[in-house]
Amino acid sequence: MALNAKKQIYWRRFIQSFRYASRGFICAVKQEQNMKLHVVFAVIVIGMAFVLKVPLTHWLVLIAVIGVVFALELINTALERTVDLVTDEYHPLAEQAKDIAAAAVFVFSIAAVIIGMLIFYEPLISLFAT
Ligand SMILES: Nc1ncnc2c1ncn2[C@@H]1O[C@H](COP(=O)(O)OP(=O)(O)OP(=O)(O)O)[C@@H](O)[C@H]1O
Repeated sequence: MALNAKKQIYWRRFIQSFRYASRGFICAVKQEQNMKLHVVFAVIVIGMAFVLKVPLTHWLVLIAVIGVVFALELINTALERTVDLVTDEYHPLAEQAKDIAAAAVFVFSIAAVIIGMLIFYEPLISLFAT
């Protein structure tokens, strides 16, 4: 196969997987209450970072934290769907699988709140002190 044709197939696959991933993200935001909340919090946090002019290193931490929260919620949602596909009846393992996946989001969300407080504490204090 010609090199150009190979490159075309590679790019088509890349664009296709990007389209599938975007579809998954939009589906999760539309159907999951928690995902909507994460988006709202992310917008608030990004807005605060702009207004309070946090340094670049803090921007990097905030972006990483927002990314991980989104990724964990997406994985949690995918796991919920998979469990529902396997069984719609009560099963202790289904219960544990869903509870543990939800706990992963919860644990990191607590860490995210603490990181947010540590980053915004000083700039907020100086904003209100002026
Ligand atoms: N098949 C099942 N067997 C046993 N327990 C289940 C089962 N499905 C759900 N559960 C229990 O109910 C809880 C809520 O499950 P559900 O699928 O409604 O998720 P959720 O957290 O409400 O997510 P969402 O409403 O965002 O889809 C789970 O964490 C689990 O404890």
